[in-house]
Amino acid sequence: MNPIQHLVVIGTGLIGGSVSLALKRAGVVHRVTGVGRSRENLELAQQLGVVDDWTHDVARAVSSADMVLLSVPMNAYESLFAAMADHLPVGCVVTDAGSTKQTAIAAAKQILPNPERFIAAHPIAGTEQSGAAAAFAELFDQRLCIVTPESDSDAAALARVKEMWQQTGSRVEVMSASDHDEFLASVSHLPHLAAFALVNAVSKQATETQDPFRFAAGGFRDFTRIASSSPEMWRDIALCNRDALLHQIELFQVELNGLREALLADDDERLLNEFGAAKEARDNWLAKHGEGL
Ligand SMILES: NC(=O)c1ccc[n+]([C@@H]2O[C@H](COP(=O)([O-])OP(=O)(O)OC[C@H]3O[C@@H](n4cnc5c(N)ncnc54)[C@H](O)[C@@H]3O)[C@@H](O)[C@H]2O)c1
Ligand SMILES: O=C(O)C(=O)C[C@]1(C(=O)O)C=C[C@@H](O)C=C1
Repeated sequence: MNPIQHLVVIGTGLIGGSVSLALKRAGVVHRVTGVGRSRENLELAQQLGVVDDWTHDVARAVSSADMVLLSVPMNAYESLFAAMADHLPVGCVVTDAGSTKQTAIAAAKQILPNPERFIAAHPIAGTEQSGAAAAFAELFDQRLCIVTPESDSDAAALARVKEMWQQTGSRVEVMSASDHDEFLASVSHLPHLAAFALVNAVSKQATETQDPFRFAAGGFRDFTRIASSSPEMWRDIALCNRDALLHQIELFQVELNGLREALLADDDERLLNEFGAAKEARDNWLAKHGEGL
């Protein structure tokens, strides 16, 4: 890959920081500038070697960039696209790491002067941690990164973005933004909502004298790890993928209702069938796709 001369990472948190560290590890980036809101986080990013320098000034930062990565909560896209729109050098490529793709593309089309050079992407890898301190170079190794070009995307920009994500260690797959949002609603967005809801359901039962959390162990911890994720980030993802998520909530409710009916009817066979089918599906998924997870 021809090295990236100047990468500007807007949002120097878990994902932006990890992209920077992975590209530095691969030796394919000369300079990384971090842009963000919190001085403390940006200073820490520089101290940790995640970025070479930083600024709060989006316009100034992008004016010398050949690649810009947006790795901020979805709700921040419009204002950041507006801040960079008049300052992107000719030939500069813009990509992102956001968890929903149709809204990202719609914002770029509405605001950027050359939206065909915005190539949306989503690395399907992360943790429940936030901020530059949580970033690590190995995050994307062997994990999928979905790239969602449009029919009028610039071919050279698309090639450059695919190459960049490959250099982070990701396996790149191309699909439409709408397919992406539908799939991710089921296997990422719904599980987060379910985890938030379960923790709240338990938490609301706690009283001065009775605390169910005292008895929670590995099962509860594993199911709810992702409820420790950033509330701001998940508010934005939920709203940006609202329709697909509402559809997945309905499908989940059908499953829960089925189990409820089986319990009400003391239907041991139905319970066994439902649990068996889920175990088989999950075991197959892990055997086929679980390596490195
Ligand atoms: N955490 C995950 O597991 C994961 C995985 C894949 C993709 N994503 C997506 O990547 C993006 C970043 O997530 P993250 O986990 O790195 O979050 P993070 O909280 O670790 O980092 C986000 C950074 O963006 C900064 N920021 C927020 N608003 C800003 C603004 N208006 N201008 C400049 N900076 C701003 C924050 O200060 C923070 O440093 C999100 O869109 C998220 O949906 C997250
Ligand atoms: O492992 C986690 O903590 C994650 O939540 C990562 C996870 C997910 O698997 O749902 C979360 C959001 C992303 O957009 C991609 C990946």
